[in-house]
Amino acid sequence: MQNRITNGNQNYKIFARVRPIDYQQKMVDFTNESVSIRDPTNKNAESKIVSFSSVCSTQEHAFKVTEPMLQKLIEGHNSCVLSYGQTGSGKSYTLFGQEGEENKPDKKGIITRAVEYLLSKSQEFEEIREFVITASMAELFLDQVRDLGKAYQSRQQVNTNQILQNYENENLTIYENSNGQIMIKDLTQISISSAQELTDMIQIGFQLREKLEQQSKQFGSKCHTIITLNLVQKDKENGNQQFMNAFIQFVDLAGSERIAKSLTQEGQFQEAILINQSLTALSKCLTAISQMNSKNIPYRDSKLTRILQNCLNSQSQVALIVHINPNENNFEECLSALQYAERTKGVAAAQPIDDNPNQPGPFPGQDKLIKKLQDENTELKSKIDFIQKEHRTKLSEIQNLLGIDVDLEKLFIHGGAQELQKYKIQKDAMQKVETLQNYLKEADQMIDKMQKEKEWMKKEENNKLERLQCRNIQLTEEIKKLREQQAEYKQQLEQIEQEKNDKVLETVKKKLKEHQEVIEKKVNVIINLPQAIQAKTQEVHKHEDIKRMAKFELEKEYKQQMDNLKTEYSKFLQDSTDQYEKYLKKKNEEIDHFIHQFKKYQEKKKMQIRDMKSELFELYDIVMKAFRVIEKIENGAYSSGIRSFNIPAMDKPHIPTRNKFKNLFKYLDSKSLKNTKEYEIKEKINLKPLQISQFLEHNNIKMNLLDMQEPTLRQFASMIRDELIQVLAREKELQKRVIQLEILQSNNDLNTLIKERDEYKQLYLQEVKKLNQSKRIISGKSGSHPNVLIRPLTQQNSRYKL
Ligand SMILES: Nc1ncnc2c1ncn2[C@@H]1O[C@H](COP(=O)(O)OP(=O)(O)OP(=O)(O)O)[C@@H](O)[C@H]1O
Repeated sequence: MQNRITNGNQNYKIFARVRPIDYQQKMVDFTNESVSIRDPTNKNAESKIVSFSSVCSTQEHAFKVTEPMLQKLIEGHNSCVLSYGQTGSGKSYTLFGQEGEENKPDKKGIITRAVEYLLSKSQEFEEIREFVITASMAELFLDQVRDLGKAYQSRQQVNTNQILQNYENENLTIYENSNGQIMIKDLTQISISSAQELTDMIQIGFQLREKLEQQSKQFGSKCHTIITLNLVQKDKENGNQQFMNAFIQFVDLAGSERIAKSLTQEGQFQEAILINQSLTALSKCLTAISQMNSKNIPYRDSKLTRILQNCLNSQSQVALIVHINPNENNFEECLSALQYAERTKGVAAAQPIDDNPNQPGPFPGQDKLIKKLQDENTELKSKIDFIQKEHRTKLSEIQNLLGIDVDLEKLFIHGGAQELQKYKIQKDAMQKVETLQNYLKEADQMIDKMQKEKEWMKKEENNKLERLQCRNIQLTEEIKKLREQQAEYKQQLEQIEQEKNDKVLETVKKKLKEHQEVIEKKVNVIINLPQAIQAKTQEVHKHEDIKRMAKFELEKEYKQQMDNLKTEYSKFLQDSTDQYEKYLKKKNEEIDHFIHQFKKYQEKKKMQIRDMKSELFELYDIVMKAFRVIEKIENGAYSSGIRSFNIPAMDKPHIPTRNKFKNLFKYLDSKSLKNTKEYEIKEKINLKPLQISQFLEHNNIKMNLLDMQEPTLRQFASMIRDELIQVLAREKELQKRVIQLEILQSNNDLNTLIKERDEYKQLYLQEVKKLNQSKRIISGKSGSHPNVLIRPLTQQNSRYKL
């Protein structure tokens, strides 16, 4: 069955929107212009089909259907878009867009798009008109009108608590202005120049609402939100004069669910009733509009219709968008929403056109509806019983609380509220008296305590005062002393200053006098200055002449002197060179002579050493022979085997050993027989061994050993031994001296000579240097002499290189 709706008013249009859900449902179906619904619990149930101006599928579509209203707004007609449906059906989504994505092209709501449209039109008409757009945001909650736009205006304010408090207690007045327009007093108007500004205003308004909702448990969420866009147009061609003013109201209506369903939460009963009332009032107004019955539009039935009065008339553009949430649990709400749409289209006046017009009796489904209504009534009755029961329990609680034995119910019923109030006041007063008495007691205790404290403090203060007085006396004396000292110092200072001033004055006077004298002198000088200058000029000329002459003379003399000096130096140089040459020659000769002498001396010494060595060998030979003689004497070799005497070991000479006479043996070993001289000596020794008699002869010892007595022989042996020791000592000394001489000859003497020669050379070089310097000075000054330098001797034909 389909209800054909007759609607005589073309300005009022009804649209539908079915919210998509994420599962396949069979309850609601829709086309571009109709929505059909069928009871999901009854397989045999028939579908109810309701036709609309359009069934909106997207946000863009929803805006498009309302766009002509904006065109009308520009033409000066008020408009109104009403978003109707149960909670969660998509009312806010259609108007404001998806929360958090309000500016996304596919999620943007009608309001944002409307502002964008108006702003684009503003640009279009820019040359001839000025568009002034303002916006306001109000809400109607429990018949309280509150300003949500204010939150945007005071968004910078820090004290959010204050804002919340003001908002909670707010209830703006609705009044009619002189133009017959219905206004909300003091409602904040925000100037809009971009879509973002409006989005921000709405968001901040909702945030404020959410905060209050969280804070106050009694604060419900069901309210009507009214966004008004006011457009003022000014004629640029006519002195920017305002020529048109119209507005469009977007109303996000509170959820339209049944009262019974609203009672799930405590305290929302009143809220639900008021919403229901306002929605019913709205439907009545809309019905009247659709029937073009302008005279009997019941605006005053609710605050909502009163606020919308300016738009709810036959001339204004009105759009009702009915939202359906096709969740199968929502059958009744969906049906109710569709019926609401039908009602507002003047269903009462329209005749339901049945598919079979001749069918008599009630319309199909009537019985079922009656049954449902009865069920609802039963449900409501039980709810009322429950509420009444709760009410009674509450009364008895109050009775207990007040402590009075009064039948409160009766009191309420029979207008005993005043008496109850009296009891309450009495009880309060009693409690207050009790509290005050307690306070009084506490206050007395406090006073006692304070008095004690006061006395103690008084005592303390007296002590302090005494101490302070003593200190005061001390300080006064100190101050007195200090003042005296100060006076003394002052006097001294004055004296010093006086002296200083006198001195300064004297110095100044003296200086002044000096300066005056100087000035006088200077003045005289200045007066005589021209003559003085003339005299000085003459003098200067004279001096210059003299100077010129002197210079000439001096130059001449200098030249002469220089020439003389040069000749002298050249001569001196030549002499010095000759002298040094001679000197050096002499020294060279001396050196040659010395070397010659030294070589001779060396030869001589070598000969001596050689002789001494051969003598030493011979001595050694003698010693050896003497030793052997002693041995033979002891062995009796000279007395035909008869041993005449035995010489004690300590008296006997010892044979020179290698250990004791290291040098001697070393020398003997090192000399080979190839050395002719030594060979000869060896030969001599070997070939002609010295006999003891020869030895004695050689040493001028004249004696006959054979005739000698033993003591004499002993004495003789001892003598030989001593002699031998002395000879060895002499030999050692001689060796030493030879070594010394060799060192001296080879090092010292020659070194001394070289040193001497170096010193002379050094001296000579210094002299040459000096001479060269003088020559350079002479040649430099005269400027005409060639730069001849005397070369040092080293570079001349010297025999010795430096
Ligand atoms: N046509 C749609 N397309 C996509 N999502 C939608 C549509 N309609 C509603 N919704 C989604 O459903 C959720 C509820 O929508 P919305 O808040 O607009 O409902 P409502 O009727 O305004 O409820 P309330 O009365 O509580 O404000 C939102 O999160 C929204 O994203």
